This record gives sequence, C-alpha cells and structure tokens, in this order.
Amino acid sequence: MSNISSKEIIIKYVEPKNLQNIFKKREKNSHKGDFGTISIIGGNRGMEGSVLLAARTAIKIGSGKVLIGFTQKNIPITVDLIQPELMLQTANQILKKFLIKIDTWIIGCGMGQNNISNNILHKALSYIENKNIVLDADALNIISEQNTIYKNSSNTIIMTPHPSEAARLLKCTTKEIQSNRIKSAKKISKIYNSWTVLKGFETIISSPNGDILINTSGNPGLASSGTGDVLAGMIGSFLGQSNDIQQAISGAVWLHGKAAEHLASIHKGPIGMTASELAEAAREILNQHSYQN
Ligand SMILES: NC(=O)C1=CN([C@@H]2O[C@H](COP(=O)(O)OP(=O)(O)OC[C@H]3O[C@@H](n4cnc5c(N)ncnc54)[C@H](OP(=O)(O)O)[C@@H]3O)[C@@H](O)[C@H]2O)[C@@H](O)CC1
Ligand SMILES: Nc1ncnc2c1ncn2[C@@H]1O[C@H](COP(=O)(O)OP(=O)(O)O)[C@@H](O)[C@H]1O
Repeated sequence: MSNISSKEIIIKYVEPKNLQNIFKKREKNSHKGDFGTISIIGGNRGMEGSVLLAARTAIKIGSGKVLIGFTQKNIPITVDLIQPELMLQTANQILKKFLIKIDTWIIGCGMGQNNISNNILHKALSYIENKNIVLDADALNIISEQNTIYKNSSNTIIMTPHPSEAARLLKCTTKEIQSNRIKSAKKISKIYNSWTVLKGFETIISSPNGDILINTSGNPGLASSGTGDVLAGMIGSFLGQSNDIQQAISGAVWLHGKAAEHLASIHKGPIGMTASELAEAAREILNQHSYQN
C-alpha cells in the first residue's frame, strides 16, 4: 500500500491487493443467507429508478436477497421485469414485517424530502439496531435540514455525500468542500460518528476515527445520473457479504470506478456511459478478481 505522509495525516490509496475479504471465492456449501439480506429504502414518485438501480446492482454483485422499500403509500410496481429477483414492498411494510431479517440498509436514494420520507427516515433510524446503514442522497439532505445527529446509535453509519450534499451537511459551500476534500470527509465522520464516502473525482473514504483512503479508479463517464445509486447498491451489497467494513466500502468504490474504466476500454464510455451498464461490468471484474488464482 502506498503511503504519503503529511504533518498530520497518512493518506493511503485503495488497492485491489488489499481487498481479499471482498474478492474471494465462495465456499462450495454456501447458501444465500451467507451473502446478506439488504433493503433499499427510497424511490419516491418519479424517482423509482433510483432504488431500482441500487437494488439491481446489489443482486448483480452477489447479495443473497434484496428488498426495495418504496417511500410511497403503495408500491408503484409489483415486479421489476428486468430483475424479478427483487422483492418490492413499501418502506412501511419493510419496517413492520422484515426489520429483524435485514442486515444491511441503504436509505435515501430518490427518497425525496416530503412528510412520508421524513417519517420513514426517522422511524428507520430509531427502529434499526446493530446494523450497517448506508445513508445516501435525500437521507443526507433531511439530516442536514433538520440538524439531526444520530451519534449514539448502535448502528454503523456510512454516509455517501456528493460534494453538494457534503456542503449541506457541513453548512458551507460546495467550493469549500472541494478545496479541502480530506478535511471535509474527516469532519463529517467526526460530527456524525460515521464512515464517510465523499464522492467525486478521487473519492475520499474516511473512517469514524478519521483514517483516510483515496480511490483513484474511475473516469468522467461516471458523471451521469444514477451512478451514485449504483455505488450505494455496491457498498450495501459488500457490507452484507463481509464483516470487514473498510474493505466493503473501499472495495465498492474501487469496483465502481473500475467498471467505468472497463466500459470506456470497450468504447461504451466515457461518453454516454449509463449507470445501468455499470453493474454488469462490475460483476465481470468482481468474478475475475475473486477467481483469478
Ligand atoms: N433515476 C432516478 O430516479 C434518479 C434519482 N436521483 C435522485 O434525485 C435526487 C436529487 O439528487 P441530485 O444529486 O441530482 O441533486 P442535488 O443533491 O441537488 O445535487 C446536484 C448538484 O450537486 C452538485 N454536485 C454533484 N456532484 C458534484 C461533484 N462531483 N462536484 C461538484 N458538484 C457536484 C452539482 O451542483 P452544481 O455544480 O450544478 O451547482 C449538482 O448540480 C436524489 O434523491 C437522488 O437520489 C439521482 O440519484 C439520479 C437518478
Ligand atoms: N469525474 C469523475 N471521476 C470519477 N468519478 C466520478 C466523476 N464524476 C462522478 N463520479 C462518481 O460518480 C458517482 C456520482 O454520484 P452522485 O453524484 O450521487 O450521482 P447520482 O445522484 O446521479 O446517482 C460518484 O460515485 C462519483 O464519485
């Protein structure tokens, strides 16, 4: 692992050779319960695509079971015809019927910031115990708006802001975030006692203690709608498949970027690369790395 020291911080870079707990062969006698049951909460009216992207990705990179909880009164679709493996519920149904069965949560993709989503976020963060929770997009916006800090939660919180969401969390400008990305990620981790994934060119990962990892995989093909939802699905999926939180997060960020590089190498990007295409490419790279020896 290459290190660059400055006065106060040691910066490490994400490297696949340090991701053995993620890129590994499956035991011959394994079953779906070994690979996590994950729930994705979000998908308000008009943004259903957001949770579909995250959920389809999670199943494609190895989750055992994936449930979507739409933040709507009723489910907008009864089956995802592209990925019928997914189980579709409303967020309220998930919190009522499946709470203890789910080991990893992703909350916020396309969730909106209306009364239903506010109420669901609050309920979820009070009901869920001792689990991994990825907070993305509107979950972060609601937290910023309401100045809510769930610092003493028994859950492991992973926040995945893009620079503008980070600015909302830290009550500053996007420019200020971008001018010191490492400091910003560390600050979010400190305030929220969370892992932080500050997205954008060279994504920064900060642990709750402020240890920093930088990811250099990826390309501007990722600057396209929905790629953040795909990343949330990847992080959630790996968290459900491994107890190594640092490797699960950094492995997902690395694989996301690598999938974009692969698509560009076969001329399906960077221009016009779509979020949906990333999951397929990621599955290929994941299997290559897991079964290379
Ligand atoms: N198919 C669906 O249903 C989809 C639904 N989605 C859902 O939509 C909801 C709104 O989410 P959102 O991210 O589009 O809006 P928002 O938080 O206002 O941020 C936008 C602004 O942030 C900035 N910015 C971002 N990245 C930056 C960077 N790297 N570097 C610098 N700046 C950066 C940039 O600001 P600008 O530079 O333009 O001022 C940009 O305009 C949310 O619920 C989400 O889940 C989406 O996931 C898409 C697919
Ligand atoms: N120029 C870039 N280089 C590398 N990665 C990028 C670049 N632009 C965007 N990304 C990545 O694409 C994803 C965009 O996520 P996000 O802004 O949440 O999009 P959305 O809300 O549309 O899903 C993040 O993982 C980010 O790191």
